[in-house]
Amino acid sequence: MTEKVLKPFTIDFDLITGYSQAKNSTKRPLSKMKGMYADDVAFDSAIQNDDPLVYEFYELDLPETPGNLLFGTSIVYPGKVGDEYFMTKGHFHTILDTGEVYYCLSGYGAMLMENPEGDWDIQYFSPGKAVYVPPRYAHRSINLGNETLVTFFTFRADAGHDYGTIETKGYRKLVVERDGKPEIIDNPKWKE
Ligand SMILES: O=P(O)(O)OC[C@H]1O[C@](O)(CO)[C@@H](O)[C@@H]1O
Ligand SMILES: [Fe+2]
Repeated sequence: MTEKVLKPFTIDFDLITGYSQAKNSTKRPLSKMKGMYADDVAFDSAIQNDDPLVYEFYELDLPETPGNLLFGTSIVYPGKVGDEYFMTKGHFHTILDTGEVYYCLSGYGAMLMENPEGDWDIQYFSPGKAVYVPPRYAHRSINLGNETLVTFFTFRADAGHDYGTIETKGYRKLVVERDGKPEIIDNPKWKE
């Protein structure tokens, strides 16, 4: 079977909102993140109230081959569940040995990372900063500000997403507001 030859193309992403006029985004309301925030009572009351949109992102339908790159914007809205900042689900790549680059277009936040060996790290996003997620690190974007956090990402197209590990074990650390400032604490729900 011969693979379809891709033609060059151009796509728009707004520098402030992250929105594209050319594509539809994938949206994740809070109800899609059951069990991921530490405070289950605050979670239940928020989804019963208005089930806020926590984040959205653009996925391109390029062939998932090693030579292609997937890219797009990730848009995390400001907000908290209890005292924990709005964040993405986070994932390992199915091909664990895959790195990814995120470039911040607007807003303020962080990328929280951990690898299966137990190392964890946090890097901060502000406009103009590029964060490198090395191979083997699960990654989750967190909005630590009052505005929308917009990043542009790219990674090899065959890498895949492994959500199961994070959904069952959780993250080792979480970021909460203490005295008006972000603080990194151990995740009480984390399972070895
Ligand atoms: O996969 P999550 O944690 O739900 O977050 C989605 C983001 O991660 C990506 O898969 C890139 O790593 C993007 O498609 C999107 O921005
Ligand atoms: Fe990723």
